[in-house]
Amino acid sequence: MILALEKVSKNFGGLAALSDVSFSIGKGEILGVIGPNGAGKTTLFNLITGVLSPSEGRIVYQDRAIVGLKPHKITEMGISRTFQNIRLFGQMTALENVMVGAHCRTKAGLWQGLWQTKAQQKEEKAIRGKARAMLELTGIGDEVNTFAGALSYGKQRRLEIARALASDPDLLLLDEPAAGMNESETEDLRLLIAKIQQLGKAVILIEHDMHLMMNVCERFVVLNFGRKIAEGSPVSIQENPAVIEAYLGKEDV
Ligand SMILES: Nc1ncnc2c1ncn2[C@@H]1O[C@H](COP(=O)(O)OP(=O)(O)OP(=O)(O)O)[C@@H](O)[C@H]1O
Repeated sequence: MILALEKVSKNFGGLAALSDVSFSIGKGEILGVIGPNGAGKTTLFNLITGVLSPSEGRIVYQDRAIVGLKPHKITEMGISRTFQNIRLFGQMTALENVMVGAHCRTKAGLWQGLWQTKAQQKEEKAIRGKARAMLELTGIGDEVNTFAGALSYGKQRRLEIARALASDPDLLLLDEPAAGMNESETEDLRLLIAKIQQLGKAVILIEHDMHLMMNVCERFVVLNFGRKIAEGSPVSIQENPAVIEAYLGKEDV
């Protein structure tokens, strides 16, 4: 097991965004988190990555309790993510965007790097190589010098994944990576996620595209109004009455 949530709750004032949620994910597993809008999916990612602290409960990553640790520390430990709304530096090249992602694992920060020693120059070169490799892996190796803001939407989503991979995570959290993608871009994304799994990384995927989800996820956790209402294989989830009911009348799914 790589990550476990134990009875995690998160309240925002009087609103229970998550209530008593427990589940775990194994090394190299692809877990889907689904649920109608407002079910608490993004809040879950914010809790795992340390952006928010749970009101109650424990989160254990690689046998260490991580609640209370700073987000950068959690990234260093091997968890990285992409965001529902693309967060790239539009005026920086694709390569530079990925290099920012890789810097969390190095001794010299990006800005300290302006005054470089020999050792830092060597480190910088290694990061550049790593960033190029991540662009190749995500299928945008020919866009090294393109400004992120000039890339197509599908390529920007790939670049976000490349940046998240640059910190060498063992667990990758993808928040609606197929949003806004056309059919062929979504198919490419499916292949990319499979490739990431082959590298031994675990992935938690939030996505509304059910066709994609049923094709890539080995197991699902279903949330509704902040509660876990089901967990299991793609087939068991599709046949689960509580899941069907949660989605009935939801036009966006
Ligand atoms: N920082 C916050 N302050 C107050 N309420 C919040 C905050 N973040 C989320 N919420 C609320 O918590 C609930 C869960 O939100 P969350 O974004 O986690 O849902 P979601 O399942 O990711 O939804 P979507 O599919 O629309 O992205 C919603 O009612 C939302 O309005």
